[in-house]
Amino acid sequence: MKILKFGGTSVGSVKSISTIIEILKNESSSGENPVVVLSAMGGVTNLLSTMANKAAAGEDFSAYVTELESRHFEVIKALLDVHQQNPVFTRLKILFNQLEDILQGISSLREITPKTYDLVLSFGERCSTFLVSKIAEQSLGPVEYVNACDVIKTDSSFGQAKVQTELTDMLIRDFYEANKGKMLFVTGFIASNEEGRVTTLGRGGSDYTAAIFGSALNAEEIEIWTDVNGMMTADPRMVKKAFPLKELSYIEAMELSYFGAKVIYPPTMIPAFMKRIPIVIRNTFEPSFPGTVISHESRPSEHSVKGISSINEISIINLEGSGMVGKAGFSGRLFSLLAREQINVILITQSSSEHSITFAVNPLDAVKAKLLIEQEFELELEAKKIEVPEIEEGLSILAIVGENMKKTSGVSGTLFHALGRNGVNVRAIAQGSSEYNISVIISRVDLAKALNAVHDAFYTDLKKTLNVFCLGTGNIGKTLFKQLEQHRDFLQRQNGILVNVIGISNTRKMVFEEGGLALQNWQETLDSSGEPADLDAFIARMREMNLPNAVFVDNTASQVPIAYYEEVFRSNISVVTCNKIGNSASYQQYRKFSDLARKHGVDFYYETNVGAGLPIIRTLKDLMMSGDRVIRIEAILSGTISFIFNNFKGDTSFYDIVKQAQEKGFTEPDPRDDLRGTDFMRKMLILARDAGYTLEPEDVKIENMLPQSCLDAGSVEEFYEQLKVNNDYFEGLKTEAESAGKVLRYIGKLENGDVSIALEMVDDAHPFYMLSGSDNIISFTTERYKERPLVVKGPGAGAEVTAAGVFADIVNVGA
Ligand SMILES: NC(=O)c1ccc[n+]([C@@H]2O[C@H](COP(=O)([O-])OP(=O)(O)OC[C@H]3O[C@@H](n4cnc5c(N)ncnc54)[C@H](O)[C@@H]3O)[C@@H](O)[C@H]2O)c1
Ligand SMILES: N[C@@H](CCO)C(=O)O
Ligand code: NA
Repeated sequence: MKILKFGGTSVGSVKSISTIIEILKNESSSGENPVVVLSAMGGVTNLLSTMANKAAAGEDFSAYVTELESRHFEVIKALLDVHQQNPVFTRLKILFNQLEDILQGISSLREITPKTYDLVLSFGERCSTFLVSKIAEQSLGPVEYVNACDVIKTDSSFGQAKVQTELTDMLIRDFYEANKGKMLFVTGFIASNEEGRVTTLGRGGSDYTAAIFGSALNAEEIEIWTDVNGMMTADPRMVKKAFPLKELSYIEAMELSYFGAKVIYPPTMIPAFMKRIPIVIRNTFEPSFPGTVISHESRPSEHSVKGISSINEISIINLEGSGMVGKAGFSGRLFSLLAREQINVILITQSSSEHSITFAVNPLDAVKAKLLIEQEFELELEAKKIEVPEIEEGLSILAIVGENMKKTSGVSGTLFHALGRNGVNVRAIAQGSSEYNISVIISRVDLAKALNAVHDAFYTDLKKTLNVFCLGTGNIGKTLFKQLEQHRDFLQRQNGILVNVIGISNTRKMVFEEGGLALQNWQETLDSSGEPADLDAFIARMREMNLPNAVFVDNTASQVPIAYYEEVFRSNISVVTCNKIGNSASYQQYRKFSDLARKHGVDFYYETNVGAGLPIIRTLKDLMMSGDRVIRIEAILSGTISFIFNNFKGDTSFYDIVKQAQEKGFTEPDPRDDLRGTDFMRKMLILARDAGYTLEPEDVKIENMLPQSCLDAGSVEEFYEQLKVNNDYFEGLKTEAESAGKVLRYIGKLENGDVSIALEMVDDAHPFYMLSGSDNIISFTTERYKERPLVVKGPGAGAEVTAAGVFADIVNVGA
């Protein structure tokens, strides 16, 4: 036999009550009748409480009584056959009249005792249970309404009465035997004392009723029907990826609901726990969902950490001083004091030097606790054996919970790595020696970020969410958005990676969406709801959002964002950039970026700084990391100039070719950067630095391939004009090369720490002779690749290949 308990939301409306009847039909058709325990209709207990308080204050409560009546009458009208309605109306009306009389009494006395208060509250369960039993009778056969006051006996601690277990068990069993064949509908939450006065069972009272009945009748299972799909891995309001757990042990359920996750209140489940009766959390609003099974033992599961629980607001109190060292009984005095004064201590840590004790309490208790300590330890304080206790506010607790944690190494490593990588400072740590729970105290502002980061770290089958902030919506930026949008589903399905673009800015506007911007219409969103761009504000917003796995992407060609990189790293945010300016300015800055990224445990990826998406930086870093040494690098790294020389043939003028390169998206936003060699210089410099050389921009020797007037051009238009003016010069170069059976190549070299770039004419014996399109080519001669160099070759400019490189860098963050 099963116990089915339905909470307030399940008994909240006509629709939900109809669902309950369906659930019961299913249940009784598949075997024995269940015992049904019901709460008051959703909100009714609060309503009753308000009425009682109004009455005690001598205020008018009639409107509330009317509301109470109409909520129940509405259900009668909707769910009972017409000829069944009258007797139920009458019975409820009698109850409401009784209630009104009691409230009148309270009103005349201007006083409410705990005893009367319990009596008033009892009307909620009595009405709902009677009503639902009558509705069930229509389609489910014989039923019996059970006022639990007749069978659950308690002491007289009104509000939180203590059950007399033996007597209660006997009464329940007798009642059950006498009513075999009927479906029992039991009022949750209420009971009575020896004199038959109504008492209530306190917090989670209806769950308690279910557990008491389950235990007395040795039920095979207790189902707690509520409005969620079970116990979740974390607070779903803060962790979008939280999911319902299939199975939990009692201990895990206790640990998880101690903090947060209030689906059930586990202390009420102890009677079931003692009898090893499984408890199943089910969702009335999604009855086909299997829910969470809470059972005696923890079964092996793929996750050693079952859930992550949290308390949003706590304060800690620090007690320090030499007077505590080696003093037996000090902590005894401290914690007895707090217990005596009913201050609940949530967590305790003590250093092994015994020099300090830290404990966490509800913020409402903090000041009181401090005062109590100051009184109790007055002498020690005076003698300076301890310091004045310090309160720290604005903190939260995050705890990972799981019985199997103790059998698994690396759990705390994973926890602290996830926190550290995301810049979450841990203020205190506690782990019970039972190892069911590791708790950390962190700043309140970091809680959501920490919960998400830790959730990602432990539920690796969900992999990671990257929260991306993008600067630049030009050629590369917009192509990146297109690619992210196109591959979104695939990336999630195949790799479990979700890339959420949270913020976008260009020079005009910026826009944010904490849940992730829809990329199919980012342009409209930016135009219609964007605010004026402000890079200071953009960075500040990114930091304030404090999201886990945050990535700052620089797709601009501007100097301006570079100045923010350091602050970004310091905020534990990774940087992905195709902007070469940062890495190719001073050596000191280049170093600083890498050092800061390392120091703050985040990534700094800039593959597209050299050869767009071609794996050049990665290849070089792998060579260096595995102990190889670069002897020589020879490379063509300007996609634009490569394209120009590969296509500067026949009648096409030099001017036309440069225009084409720009139209195809190969050039920098300012094509002079390419043709003057600046872009190439930056790439050679970055390579040389990654190869271990301490070089400054002026150390790169550049041989110009342009006549002086082109170099001097003050604007892009003037520059193009000068290309036309100097047409003969370029034609001359071309003819000279062609007549010698050669091609023009702008080639960079790194050898013995010297970097140079020069225009060369090469014949078909040269490895760089055969190139086409915007091809880049790089040949690494190293200690290990000495006889024949390692060569990377392919398109090294263009929006698609560059955005793809940025894309790859982004998804590698945190890998
Ligand atoms: N084209 C290629 O093949 C290629 C290859 C590798 C790297 N890159 C690099 O890609 C970067 C972008 O090139 P692009 O062609 O897309 O440039 P673009 O001129 O088309 O776009 C630049 C974008 O950056 C924005 N921007 C500039 N300054 C800004 C600021 N301070 N704050 C916010 N936004 C700002 C602009 O509004 C614009 O949206 C450059 O650094 C370039 O070197 C390009
Ligand atoms: N303008 C650059 C883009 C690639 O970095 C080039 O032409 O190579
Ligand atoms: Na590259």
